[in-house]
Amino acid sequence: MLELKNISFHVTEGNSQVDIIQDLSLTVDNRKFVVITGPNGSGKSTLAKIIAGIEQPTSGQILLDGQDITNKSITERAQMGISFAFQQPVRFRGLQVIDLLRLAAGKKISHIKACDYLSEVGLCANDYLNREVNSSLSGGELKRIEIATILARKTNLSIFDEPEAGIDLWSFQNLIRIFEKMRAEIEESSIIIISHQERILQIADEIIVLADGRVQEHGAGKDILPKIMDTEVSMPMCRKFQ
Ligand SMILES: Nc1ncnc2c1ncn2[C@@H]1O[C@H](COP(=O)(O)OP(=O)(O)OP(=O)(O)O)[C@@H](O)[C@H]1O
Repeated sequence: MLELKNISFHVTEGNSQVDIIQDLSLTVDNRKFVVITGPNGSGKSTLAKIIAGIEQPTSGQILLDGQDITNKSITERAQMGISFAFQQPVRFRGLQVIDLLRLAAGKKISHIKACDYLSEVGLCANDYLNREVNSSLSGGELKRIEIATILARKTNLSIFDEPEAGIDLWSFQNLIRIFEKMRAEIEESSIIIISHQERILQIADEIIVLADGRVQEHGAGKDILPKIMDTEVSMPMCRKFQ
């Protein structure tokens, strides 16, 4: 279970303080597929980075399964089973896709197993296993490879920041299938996805709506989704792939 207690995140611009996350508290139970949505600039990515340890909150406390992880580094959190997929995935020059999958799995997985992960995300494994994770990969390919690494890791808490960003329609439909499968196979872990996409919001157990760095709504997906569709929160992107 993930607990955020009174989390605030401020930055200083010139002489003034900008409040990005404001006294935010929430709980994500195990076995939950939670989607965080909200208008652009509402603080979603910042919150995801705070959970993953990429940003340090100005104040507040983060607990994972009762353990205070507020001051744990990204690496320590990763070792505790938190994984994070960036909105803009990172490239690793000199590393091949197979190396990245083995690093993620934490063991020497076979070619066949690595192929399975790539096939899951709709990539033809033979074409990609030995490709370098560099700028020759398109944004969409990189995104799918990053999702494959999260499948390989089997983490306790997986966080995806706008997984739909920059991928084409075919990949998007594939992505929905992956998330539906993850949802169906969820065991003691939890999944947090930042998304504006109606198809992703539809499979959420819970939806959290952020506005101005605060939780505006948090409840069962079936209760929140009807409230936010066709409002400012659901955003134009929501129907982009329909
Ligand atoms: N380090 C920083 N310094 C200054 N401003 C920041 C910093 N990090 C985030 N912001 C600002 O905080 C606000 C929230 O940013 P964030 O990326 O968390 O929003 P978001 O809800 O994920 O937006 P989007 O839907 O556009 O991805 C934005 O106005 C952003 O410009």
